Amino acid sequence: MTEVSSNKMFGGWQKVFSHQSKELKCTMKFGIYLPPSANGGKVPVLYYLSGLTCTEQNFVTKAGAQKYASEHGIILVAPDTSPRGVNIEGEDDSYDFGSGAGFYVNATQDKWKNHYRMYSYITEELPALINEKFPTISDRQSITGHSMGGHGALICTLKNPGKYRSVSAFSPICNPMNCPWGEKAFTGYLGSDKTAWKEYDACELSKTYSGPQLNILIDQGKADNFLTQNQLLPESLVQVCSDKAIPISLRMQEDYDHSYFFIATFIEDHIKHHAKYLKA
Ligand SMILES: N[C@@H](CCC(=O)N[C@@H](CSC=O)C(=O)NCC(=O)O)C(=O)O
Repeated sequence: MTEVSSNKMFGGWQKVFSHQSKELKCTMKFGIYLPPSANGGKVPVLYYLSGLTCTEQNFVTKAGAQKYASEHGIILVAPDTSPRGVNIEGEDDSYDFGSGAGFYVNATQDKWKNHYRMYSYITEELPALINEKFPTISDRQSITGHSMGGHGALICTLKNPGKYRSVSAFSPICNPMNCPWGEKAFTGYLGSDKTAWKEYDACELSKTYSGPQLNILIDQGKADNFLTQNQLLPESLVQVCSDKAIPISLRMQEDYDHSYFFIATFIEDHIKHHAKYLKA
């Protein structure tokens, strides 16, 4: 693991590291914010998964989360969104597939399956590295994310009951099987058999979830162009959660769009939400 940058912020340190990933077979970067309390002992961790086109930098530089992580004594980890520089033909052709668009799945299709294993990277390899190298309380981790990363946060939680103490999301892709972004990504990474898609769809996973009680927090801007293009479908997840008695709070925010201005506005609420469970 190599330190790429280090900046003091709100009494703690915002750092970026690179490391060699076994799952993705390439060099990956992640951002990590270490609050002042991490100097004197072990603290909980909140993972943040970014959306399409992002690297670890978007959250680090635009969300304004560090102030609240400093106050609540939580480590923030922001990974990249796909393998990088793996030289697969076509990987840089579009913004919503390939580089910057790993969709947090383990690909099964020949062209992609050797490198595109973001699900295992996020749920296994990266937490193992973070817990080995930083002062974490390893059984106190939570997860959040935005858009494609909101989908990632939801599926990582629903597929691993008890692994994350809490989950939240900003404008998540809630039902990727039934939206254009998800259909394109799942066809490319998982093939055309839709049975395999269900393993990575938050609505489908909620139908069979039987782990510890979740209290899902979602913020969604009403002026989000991707909401009106039916890419996000939060109402489908609310319907399933209501059928299955899974507590979910979908807060529809007047005039807010899909941007990091929206995320920066509500990140304090999300960190407070996670702090409640991480510190219980
Ligand atoms: N380039 C695309 C849209 C790209 C975009 O809006 N990406 C979002 C996430 S969308 C879902 O995963 C994002 O977070 N962008 C980075 C940022 O800093 O805003 C287009 O033009 O339509």
